[in-house]
Amino acid sequence: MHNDIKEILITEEEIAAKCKELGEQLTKEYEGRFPLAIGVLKGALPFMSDVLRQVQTHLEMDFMDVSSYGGTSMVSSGEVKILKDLNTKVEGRDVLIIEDIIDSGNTLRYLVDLFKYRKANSVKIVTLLDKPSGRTAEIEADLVGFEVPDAFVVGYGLDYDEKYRNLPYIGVLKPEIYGGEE
Ligand SMILES: O=P(O)(O)OC[C@H]1O[C@H](OP(=O)(O)OP(=O)(O)O)[C@H](O)[C@@H]1O
Ligand code: HPA
Ligand SMILES: [Mg+2]
Repeated sequence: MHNDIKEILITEEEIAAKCKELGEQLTKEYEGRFPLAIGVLKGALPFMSDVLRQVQTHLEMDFMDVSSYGGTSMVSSGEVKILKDLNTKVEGRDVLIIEDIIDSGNTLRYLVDLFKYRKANSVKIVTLLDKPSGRTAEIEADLVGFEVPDAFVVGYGLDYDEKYRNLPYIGVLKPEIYGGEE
């Protein structure tokens, strides 16, 4: 375990098993269709890579880079900025948004509204993590890997100040790392 991590919440093995399970559900959902799978950079990268390799139907991949947490901030600014838009037209497509976490819900609320405005045929969300205690916007995922408690989690794509994205598990930081109290 990395020295800055207080506790592992979800192990590498648990994540792998969940990706297989979610991949099977997505295969059923999109059988015979050609969905547009949109990964939300940067956090969703490891999950997108692992879950989509478990999907047994054709799909197209594209990426959006949006951000609402700056630097060391652990609360959403509420303002979602597009840093990189899609290369693909959304109109008429079955869009599957792939996320690492829904916390306040601001990011996904913004993206779902954007893709509906761009006339997607359908918009669904698969997220590895759901933190319901953080929610301020009204949004739910169609598929959820794991529910996490009211703590700032890192690893497997999720960062604190751009670090820890490459950890293979989901963990909680030691409070001294972000200057918090025990
Ligand atoms: O539900 P919310 O409160 O909107 O939080 C969830 C979003 O915040 C994080 O991304 P961030 O904006 O930090 O960008 P990153 O993925 O590049 O770290 C995370 O990866 C989600 O996309
Ligand atoms: N950890 C890392 N990034 C995040 C989180 C979190 O708990 N919530 C929203 N973005
Ligand atoms: Mg982040």
